[in-house]
Amino acid sequence: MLNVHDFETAARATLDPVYADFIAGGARDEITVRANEAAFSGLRLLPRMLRGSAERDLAVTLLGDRADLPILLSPTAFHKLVTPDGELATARAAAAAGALMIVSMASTVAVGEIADAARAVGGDDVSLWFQLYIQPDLEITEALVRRATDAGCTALVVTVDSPVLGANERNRRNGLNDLPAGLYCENLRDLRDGESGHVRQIAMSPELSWEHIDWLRRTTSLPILLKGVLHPEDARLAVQHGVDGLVLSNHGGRQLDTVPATLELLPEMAAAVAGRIPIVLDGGVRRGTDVVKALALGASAVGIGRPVMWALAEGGEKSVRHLLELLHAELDDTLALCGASGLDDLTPELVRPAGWGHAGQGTCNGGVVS
Ligand SMILES: Cc1cc2nc3c(=O)[nH]c(=O)nc-3n(C[C@H](O)[C@H](O)[C@H](O)COP(=O)(O)O)c2cc1C
Ligand SMILES: O=C(O)C(=O)c1ccccc1
Repeated sequence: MLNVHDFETAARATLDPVYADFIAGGARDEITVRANEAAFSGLRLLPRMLRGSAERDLAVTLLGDRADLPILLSPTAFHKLVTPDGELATARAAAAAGALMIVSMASTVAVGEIADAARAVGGDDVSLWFQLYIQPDLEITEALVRRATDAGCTALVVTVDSPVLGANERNRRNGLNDLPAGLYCENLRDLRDGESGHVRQIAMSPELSWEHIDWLRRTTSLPILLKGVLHPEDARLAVQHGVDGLVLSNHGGRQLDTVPATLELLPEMAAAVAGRIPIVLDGGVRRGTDVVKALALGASAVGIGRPVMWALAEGGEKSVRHLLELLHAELDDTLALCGASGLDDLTPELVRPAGWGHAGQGTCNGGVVS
């Protein structure tokens, strides 16, 4: 295993094709799934020479939580689908690598147990964030927030791009409409009397509004990030509503198909928030060079979704740890090659659009995308 692609290939060889499709798939024609990765390929790095340092600092502090690398584990549901220990394996690997994990509300292990496993490896400094789908029944939402808070989670990541569940036609074709026997969304177990944590307890709510965000802001003192805001006007509204951070995400192309790649939106989103709150970008991050491009264009960190699922499927905890170590090393190597000593050295002038400088295109304008 040398890179993320190797984990994908290995996972495909071991996984039930129905679950491999669930992970890889996206909405409808999967135009946005492909766009996310293509956007990274469409940019070139233009490195600086003779100004690096012997050691590079990759640590990042986000909303008070420190991580050893600016690569977060984006929230992904159902880890027991691909490895017996499920999210316990993921959390242990993330803690060992000093990476920040965002626990999915739809985890197949309860968030409290995930937090215990992470702390057993990484001690009390380990930070976990909790991803939340606000439920129309606010008492249920409050109970979920309480479970995350009691587990010691230090931020809430509220996913707002899912007023309805994305239409994944691979899942429909494969007849995937339930979890296998014995797997449950453990965070939803017994929220009401006798409920088992069935996946259908999770309500996707088209009626959610900014008033729900205001309500959540009053309900919890944890920092709140919104995941899935794509319009710069919504980013401005998020700041006005007291939101503490954004996860610039199109859900890995799994919600509305044909929305832009997250990387394409980043410059406009960064301008809209103007440094007032941090932006974490996810979607299509597969290489250290991808991380550098996102940070150069204004992200404070990135998230990875599918790569973690592939590594889990390939070899569980040790493979997720290996994946994170590989990405850490790739990022360090990329910084060195760019002449950067740390993440603060990653600025927009390191990035050019592919095709820039082609004879006759007249695009040689000092690095401004034309
Ligand atoms: C299998 C799978 C499950 C996911 N589950 C969730 C989830 O429960 N909540 C959520 O907000 N996003 C979920 N996502 C979206 C990820 O958080 C993330 O936005 C996306 O995977 C990033 O793109 P990437 O897979 O290209 O890295 C899921 C994505 C995948 C692939
Ligand atoms: O969010 C997702 O992408 C996802 O796969 C999912 C599906 C149902 C419940 C929770 C997450």
